Amino acid sequence: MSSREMLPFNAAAAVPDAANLLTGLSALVQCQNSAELQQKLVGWLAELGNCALVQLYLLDASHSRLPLCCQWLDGQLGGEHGEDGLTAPLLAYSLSQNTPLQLDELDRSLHATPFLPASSAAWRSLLCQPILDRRQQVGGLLVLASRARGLGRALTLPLDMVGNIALAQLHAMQQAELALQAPDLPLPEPATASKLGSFGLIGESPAMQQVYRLISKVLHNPVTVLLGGETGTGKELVARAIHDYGSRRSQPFIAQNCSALPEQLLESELFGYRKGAFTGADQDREGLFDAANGGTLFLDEIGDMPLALQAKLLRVLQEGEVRPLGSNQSHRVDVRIVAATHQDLFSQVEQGGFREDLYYRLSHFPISLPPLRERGSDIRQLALQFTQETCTFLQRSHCRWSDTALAYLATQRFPGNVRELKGLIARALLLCDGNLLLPEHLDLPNTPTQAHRLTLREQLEAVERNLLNEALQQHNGNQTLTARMLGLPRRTLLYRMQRLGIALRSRSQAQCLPK
Ligand SMILES: Nc1ncnc2c1ncn2[C@@H]1O[C@H](COP(=O)(O)OP(=O)(O)OP(=O)(O)O)[C@@H](O)[C@H]1O
Repeated sequence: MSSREMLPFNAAAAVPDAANLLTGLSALVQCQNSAELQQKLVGWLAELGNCALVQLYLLDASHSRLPLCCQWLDGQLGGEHGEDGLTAPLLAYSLSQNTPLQLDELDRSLHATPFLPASSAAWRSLLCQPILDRRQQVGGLLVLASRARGLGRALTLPLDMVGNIALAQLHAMQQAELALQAPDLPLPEPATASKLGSFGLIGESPAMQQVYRLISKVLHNPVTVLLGGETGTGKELVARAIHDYGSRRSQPFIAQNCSALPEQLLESELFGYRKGAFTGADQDREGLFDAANGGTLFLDEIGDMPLALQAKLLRVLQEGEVRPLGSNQSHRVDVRIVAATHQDLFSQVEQGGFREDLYYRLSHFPISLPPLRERGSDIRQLALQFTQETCTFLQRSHCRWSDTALAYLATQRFPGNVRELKGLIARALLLCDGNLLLPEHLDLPNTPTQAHRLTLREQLEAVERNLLNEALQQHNGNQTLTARMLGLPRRTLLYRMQRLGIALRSRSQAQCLPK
């Protein structure tokens, strides 16, 4: 028996050669419109994969639905009904985790699922491939299914790459089609370097890439998220991004600072009250949990929440129920909690200031935001973007940065992080009469004046500090790996770090980031 006959699946037919791949891809890029491209893609993949079913799902603009856009089933095109793929747990999982799924030995009794069309012969193998857009965010899914076993084992096609290329082409076509439909509207600006970040956040340092990776894991599920990081590192911005880019986007986002109100006020604010619950409660009032129902409640400075309220919050997290003040009845709410703190919550637990059970309940998915001093070249990118924004806000002509001022900025430690940098730039622009920002416009201690520019050595040290910080970030603080990457003996790396004042990441900080 030949090796081909031994396979339950026709592997030979599923292995494309380079010429086949190129022919298929070039047919895609030559399509006249986005509908044609989608149809060509599913048909071509069905042929390459020798499989009966190929489906293309694309996230809608609000990221809250994953409609089926095109389907190839037994040689027929379809899929125009746009079923929402997010209602199928398997597809929702693959999308939210950005994880390809390969099921090569499905049960013989699988004739239909929420996404697999009814079939008299059972579906025996399945491939589900998330596809990324040009910002490397998940934009959709390709689903391939066969009535033979072993589709995934046999298909050597780089499905992810084909999907990504097709999606990039599709987005470009859709933009052009939109412009044709509304010729008076200007096309959206192409992303400039300073806007490239992800989820509306600025920064491309390895530390921020890790943050984006973690954000993408929680967009489409309601898991509770705990944001950590020093003041001004963007915790609230990340909370908003998780909401705005996730499936709750069309529902309310409500933010409450837990240190801003005295205990009783905070309690009635969060949980609401019934008429007569206390003096002055002359009518029923719903709380923020109700106001955020279906959406997201951002609890900032969670470490300052009084202990009695912590117990009530734990109940909401565990039971999904809220009981307003003065009421003896609870009602259900569906709220995703994103909490934030700049404090070390674990040591607060140890000191008895924070409930241990709540701590573990909240920290299922921690995201730690890096301080600006660990974000290397992000400082420059943030500075340029903030300058542009502030000039627009102040309605003044655009201002450039002198190299010295920009280099000097990179040497600062910014205890107030991004917020401090933003304020500093606003001040500098007010002080700058011309259109060139100089070091003297930066209101910083020891700002070099025209007479005292940064020496070459100081500038080189700033560059080296950024490089080392970025390399350490890439290796999660592991000095051996960092030294190896930089081609340095580890001792030299330690010496350079000491000289440049680079602190080692504490173990607890490193552990805060899930892998
Ligand atoms: N990555 C980023 N890109 C663009 N702007 C940012 C970024 N990070 C922070 N900012 C800006 O910095 C300022 C502070 O951010 P934010 O309020 O989210 O920080 P925070 O960590 O919640 O602060 P705090 O701990 O004091 O509550 C805001 O103006 C925010 O827009």
